Amino acid sequence: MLKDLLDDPAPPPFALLARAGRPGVELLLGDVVDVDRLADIPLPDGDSPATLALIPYRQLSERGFECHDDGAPLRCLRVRSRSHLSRADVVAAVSGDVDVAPGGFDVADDEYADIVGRVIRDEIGRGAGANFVIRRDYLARLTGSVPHAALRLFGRLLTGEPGAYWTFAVHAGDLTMVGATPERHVSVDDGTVVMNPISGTYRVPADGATSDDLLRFLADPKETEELFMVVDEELKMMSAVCEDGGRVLGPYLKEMSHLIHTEYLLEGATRLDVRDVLRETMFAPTVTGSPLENAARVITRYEVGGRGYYAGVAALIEGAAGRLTVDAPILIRTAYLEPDGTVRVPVGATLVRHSVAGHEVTETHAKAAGVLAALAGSGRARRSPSFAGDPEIAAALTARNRTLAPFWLRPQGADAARPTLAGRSVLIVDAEDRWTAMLAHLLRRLGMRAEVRRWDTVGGRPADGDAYDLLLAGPGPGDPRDVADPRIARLHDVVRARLAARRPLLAVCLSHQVLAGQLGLPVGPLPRPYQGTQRAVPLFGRETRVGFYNTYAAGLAGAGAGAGADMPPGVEVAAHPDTGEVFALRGAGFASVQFHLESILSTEGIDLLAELVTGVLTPASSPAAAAPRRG
Ligand SMILES: C=C(O[C@@H]1C=C(C(=O)O)C=C[C@H]1O)C(=O)O
Ligand SMILES: NC(=O)CC[C@H](N)C(=O)O
Repeated sequence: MLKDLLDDPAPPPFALLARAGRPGVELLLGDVVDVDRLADIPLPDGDSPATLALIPYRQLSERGFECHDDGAPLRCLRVRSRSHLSRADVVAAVSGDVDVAPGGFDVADDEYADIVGRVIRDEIGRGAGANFVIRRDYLARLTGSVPHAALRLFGRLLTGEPGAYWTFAVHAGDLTMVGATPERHVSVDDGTVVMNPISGTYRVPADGATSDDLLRFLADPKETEELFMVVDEELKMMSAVCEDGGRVLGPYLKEMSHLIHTEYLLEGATRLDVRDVLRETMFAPTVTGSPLENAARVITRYEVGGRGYYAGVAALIEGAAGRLTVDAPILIRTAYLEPDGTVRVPVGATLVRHSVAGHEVTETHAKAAGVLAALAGSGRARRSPSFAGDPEIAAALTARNRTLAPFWLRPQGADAARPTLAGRSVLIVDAEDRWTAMLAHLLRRLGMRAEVRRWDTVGGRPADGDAYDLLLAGPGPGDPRDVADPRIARLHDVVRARLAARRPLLAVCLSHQVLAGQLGLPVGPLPRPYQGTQRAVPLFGRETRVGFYNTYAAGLAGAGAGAGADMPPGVEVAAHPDTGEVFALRGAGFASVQFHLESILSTEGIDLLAELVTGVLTPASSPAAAAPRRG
């Protein structure tokens, strides 16, 4: 069968897939159809047992998010025939020369380093978000048959990258790709959804990794925080698609030939159609950033041209209507073999506030290395031992969970419900950051009825939100002082109206900053951003660890000496004892927090949320007119 493809000068559409945890290689043959939207992806039926959909990055526009439109089609292979081959047979059958002239990156190293600096200063430093993945493409030139080269490269990757989630070659019309991706985007099987955030990258030295080296990597706060950030961002997606929000399992190592990554698995139950799950999860923060909607804008600003299929997914849909399954890896570590012989290998690095430009440049080289080794025919056999069974490594991985929220680590039972909150309603205003999906999930667990609405569908009139017991004004990107931005201006209106109406209000992060400003506190940028950091803070009489994702903060006038003197009467403040940085506010009928109780980084998040909401919803017996207290 493979021989037929190799003998045919113009082979028909095919896909070869080697999937983790399954023996052998699947060879799929079928017809190519392009569709406009995920909802149009043809489902398996009597004529076709499976569909392999190649979802380009530009599909993000289906969610209303920004991207360069490069016209890459949502291409489907409707499978007509499916056979199983052994890995050894495939490797033997496809071995042979591939004629590739090496090339280089389209964006030079120093240009990429400059982008890293700009993203840290102008984006993370201005509250645009916590992490952003900016890509560059390695370009080379292929001579000879494109589909035959794809088959040969597939064989090389099969031996060179044994740790991959999917090793694959797809030839579908004018689209040919071959890769070995470490990362599952999402799978759905029998209603169980699994996502697999991978972040944190250890570069395996030429003479192999050592456990000491790896332990040092595992202890690096930058690498650790990077992974927590993407777990939080994917929990936002899980909370949107799963009734039980999702449970965090891990962390584990993902060992590739040139790199070792750290990862978690997120698991939950859904009733959604597999195509809806794909839509709600477009696309992983590990290849875009967070918050996602703004990350899409940042990517459009810093990248030249479209991403093609980079950061998109391949989705294999199988089964019968009502019981469909999908297995969908992220399209990274993949070479695109264009009909004119151009070979394109897009790679990116996750840029965070403490990224070092030179390291991120090196990381993009390392991420391309697996595919480039296959192109060069030097697919190196793995030199490092596997570290999966090393007890010290296992202990270092487990230690990462020590201060994470048990709520997300354990199966979520019904035991979180609070009788005092049962049936109370909350309107959550989303300011372009889906923390709101996690907040809604937590509040529902507490027994409330939660509805999430986008900021532009909620007016700023006193009556808006009147029907709800509680209004929760949500987090979002941007500078809270920037009222020229309609989104920020609307948040100001919503918060002002709710305060004026003396109706229960909880304000989170960006909205907390807005509220603090309205109460007369100075708001401005912090000396350094706390985007994706767990900190222990004083909070109304206790100390607790919570997750911060902010660049701006409210401060107390005259902080350090006589801090709090300027607070309006009746407002309680939790602030840093030395700097005056305000962490939370509480008054009659309102409360606000700078941090994210819904984050995996907030150890006692759900309990604190329950307390704050209960306080806000409980009418004060006497109007609090006491002198301002410090938390
Ligand atoms: C962005 C890529 O990889 C992603 C980014 C990682 C990181 O920055 O540590 C790790 C794995 C992938 O989720 C890529 O390969 O292009
Ligand atoms: N998560 C948030 O709401 C962040 C608020 C604001 N954009 C900041 O960076 O400070």
